[in-house]
Order: sequence, then C-alpha cells, then structure tokens
Amino acid sequence: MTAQILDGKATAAAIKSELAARVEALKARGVQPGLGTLLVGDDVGSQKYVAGKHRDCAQVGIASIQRELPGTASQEDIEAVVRELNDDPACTGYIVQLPLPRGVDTNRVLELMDPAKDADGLHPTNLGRLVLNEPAPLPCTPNGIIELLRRHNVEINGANVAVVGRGITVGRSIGLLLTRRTENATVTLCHTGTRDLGARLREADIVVAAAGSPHLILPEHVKPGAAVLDVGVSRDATGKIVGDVHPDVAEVAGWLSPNPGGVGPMTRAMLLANVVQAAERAAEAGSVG
Ligand SMILES: Nc1nc(=O)c2c([nH]1)NC[C@@H]1CN(c3ccc(C(=O)N[C@@H](CCC(=O)O)C(=O)O)cc3)C=[N+]21
Repeated sequence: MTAQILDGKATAAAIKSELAARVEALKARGVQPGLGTLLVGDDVGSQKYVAGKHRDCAQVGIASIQRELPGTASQEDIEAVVRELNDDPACTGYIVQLPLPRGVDTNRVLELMDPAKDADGLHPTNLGRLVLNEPAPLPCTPNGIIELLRRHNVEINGANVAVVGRGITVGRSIGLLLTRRTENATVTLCHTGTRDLGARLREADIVVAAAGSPHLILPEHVKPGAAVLDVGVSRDATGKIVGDVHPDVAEVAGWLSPNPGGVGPMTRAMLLANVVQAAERAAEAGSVG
C-alpha cells in the first residue's frame, strides 16, 4: 500500500485563485486588502517565510506592507510599529513574524495587536472567541490542515484524531477547531508526557504530527489507511527539511501530507484567507444599507 498524497501545494493554488476572485470583488467596491508583516532581526529562515507571504499577496492582488526592525530593537520599538500597523487603514491584516528576539515579551506584543487585524488568528481575544464559538480569524495551520483534509474528502466527522505536540500555533489550538459541531472529531492531545504514544497513535484515523521531532512517527505507530499530516519542520546538517513523519509511513497510511509541499503552503493560503475575510468584514461594517 502506498498512501495517497494530501497535496498542499496544489490545494493552496486552488484556494489562492478563489481568493483572487474575492479580492477582485472587494476592489470593485473600492476596498484594497493589505497584508502587513513585522520582521525583527535577520534570521534567514524568517526572512524567507516573510518573502514567501508577500509573493503570495502579489499573486492574489493583496497589497504588501513590509516593516523590518534590527535584532537589537527594544520592546518599545516593536510596540511602536504594532501601534502604527493598528492605525494604518491600508493594512487590513498583519502578522508579527515569530519568534521574536530573546528578551522581547512576545505575549505583550501580540496582545497589543488589533484583534480585527490579526491575520494569524493567534491573538488572545481571537483564541478566546474560538473557545466561545464566536466568529474570529482562525489559526492558519490548524485551519489549513482541516481544509486540506476536506478537499481530499478525508472523513473528519466522528474520526479519532491524535495530535502530537502542544505548541500554541498547532497542537493546543487544532483541537478547538476539530471538536466544533461542524467537524465533530474526537481529539487526543499527545505530548512528551504521554505514557504510551504508540498506543494513542494506533487508535487514530487521523494523525497530526506537530512535535518538531524528526521522524518521530514510525510505520508501526500508524493504523493502516489512516491520514497522516506532517507538520514538523526540522532541518538536517545540509539544511534540508526533515519532518516528524518517517518516509516509510507512506507504506501504511492511506493519506500522507508531504513535507515540504503539504501543510506549509496551506498555512500561507489560510493567512491570505484571513486577510481577505477581515477586509470583507470591515467593508460590510462600513457599508450603508
Ligand atoms: N507570526 C507567525 N505566523 C506564522 O505562520 C509563522 C511564524 N510566525 N513563524 C514561523 C512559522 C513557520 N511557518 C511556515 C509557513 C509556511 C511554510 C511553507 O510554505 N513551507 C514550504 C517550504 C519552504 C522551504 O522549502 O523552506 C512547504 O512546506 O512546502 C513553512 C513554514 C509559518 N510560521
């Protein structure tokens, strides 16, 4: 058996062309969506990610607003740019690229963001709205994973999902999406304190591997036919991406997201979706009648 591919690259391309049409409709109403990014420091990986997001914007017609600060920037310097993006009407959504340099209070920076412009869906107010089942921008990676499963007709309703990793961006938040009535999955959140990880994984119809631990998930952990999503991004000595899922899992799984080419492009597509949706909400709120 060889797993079918959960093709994030192709699916993200399809979503981007749908978003381009929505951006056209907004422009016809005189609204130009704009994505802001704040990048602090000169980490090469972060620079690449941010550049990728602006390339995506150009493809769907979203304007780009790029702010950069040196790695020596103070808490106050960073907060000043956040205030500026909050106040800039051309910026309809933005992200603060993470991680911020050592010594910066990241949560204080994120809390200062206008929740209505939070393109990552990670502002405490928006995470709270998700808990309360109120409309809000959704965390991009979890939302991208669900969209990737949906568009490949992988059954989520009633599925047992094992999530590995308790990071804020994926592990802690994806269960909130998957257990909504609309998704209706049963979720087990596994982490380094989980006593028998293999047993939890073998019960799962869907495995979300977001631990950041290279090749943690082995073929013997996976129920035959299960859908496996490889979210982890580590790098080997040559700089090549190594995921959380061992390549031999493809012989057991029914569905497998490649890495790269799986969850990463979907994350970026959902970021654009949040920007377009925020601009649509603002246009609705601002229109008369
Ligand atoms: N505020 C904030 N929001 C984020 O969403 C955020 C962040 N900070 N900090 C870093 C992580 C990482 N992340 C990725 C997104 C897309 C790919 C992606 O598209 N990767 C390509 C490959 C890229 C390559 O080859 O290096 C792929 O998987 O095919 C990767 C990683 C978003 N992050």
